[in-house]
Amino acid sequence: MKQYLDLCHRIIDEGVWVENERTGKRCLTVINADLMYRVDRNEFPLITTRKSFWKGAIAEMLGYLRGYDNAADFRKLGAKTWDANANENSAWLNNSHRKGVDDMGRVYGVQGRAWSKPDGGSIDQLKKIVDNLSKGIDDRGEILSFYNPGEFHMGCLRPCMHTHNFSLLDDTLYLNSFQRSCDVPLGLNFNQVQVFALLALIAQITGKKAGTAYHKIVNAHIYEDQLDLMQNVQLKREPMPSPQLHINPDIKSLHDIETWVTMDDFEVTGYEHHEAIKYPFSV
Ligand SMILES: Nc1nc(=O)c2c([nH]1)NC[C@@H]1CN(c3ccc(C(=O)N[C@@H](CCC(=O)O)C(=O)O)cc3)CN21
Ligand SMILES: O=c1ccn([C@H]2C[C@H](O)[C@@H](COP(=O)(O)O)O2)c(=O)[nH]1
Repeated sequence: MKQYLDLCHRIIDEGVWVENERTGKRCLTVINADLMYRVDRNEFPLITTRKSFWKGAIAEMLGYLRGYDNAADFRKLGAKTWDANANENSAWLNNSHRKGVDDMGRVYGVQGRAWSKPDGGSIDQLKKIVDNLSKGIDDRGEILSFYNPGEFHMGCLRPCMHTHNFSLLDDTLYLNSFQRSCDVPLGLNFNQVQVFALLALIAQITGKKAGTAYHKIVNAHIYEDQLDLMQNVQLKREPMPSPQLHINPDIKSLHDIETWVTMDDFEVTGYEHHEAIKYPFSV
């Protein structure tokens, strides 16, 4: 929690105002933040200075792991986060690649599970990683990348958290996750949970111990219409101890994740928090 609060204070103290063309809003911005999460100690990085809807964050991650490309599938899992980007952004609504209501296009999980090869067919990056790690192999290229500039025009948004790089040292699994752009009041609350849960889940299905997850953010910002709530409400509150995440131990394979896992298979204990804050969301 301290590293999250330090980042919020740093943006307010040192941030530079940047005009954002896509949303038409100004963002108070800093460059580079390095966060880390002790998955081995189960210090679940849930924000305590407001109520965090962590289920939506894990549901979104599950949707990525399944390769979903449709906001309706995300909703069925419990994440409403793609509704606006799939259905309310005028550039995407007018894009000829959009297949209809709720289509997100070739974003995130589509790239992770079905990256198109120029010579035909597709690559399942996640399956290769899980297969290797399960056999104790780390080829120093256990990389799940959603960042495919050749297909940006076929999706509603470029991925923000775009690359997850796994590493094995003996039987301990590590994760480095890279994020190019972060809406700190809204997105980070989700992204911290996702990095933590991704390492915990992949360690579990590959039979490894979870180690540390490292989360690198490049452009960290607060939108102009969020600043007052952050500065005068959320940052005035005292943080509370971190809760713990529990994952159903029956989840043992990628096939399990693809077929029957739901949000009922995740539980958080010891979550004390201040009341919710409704931050404005920019499409
Ligand atoms: N401007 C912007 N910020 C983001 O964080 C963001 C995007 N766009 N577009 C793509 C995804 C969607 N994400 C989202 C979208 C909505 C919430 C949100 O509304 N969260 C609320 C409540 C969520 C709930 O009830 O489940 C919150 O208070 O955290 C969070 C992340 C993260 N990403
Ligand atoms: O996982 C996510 C997804 C998105 N965001 C935020 C970061 C930005 O505020 C917007 C994306 O806008 P770009 O113009 O494409 O950078 O969404 C996030 O924080 N986390």
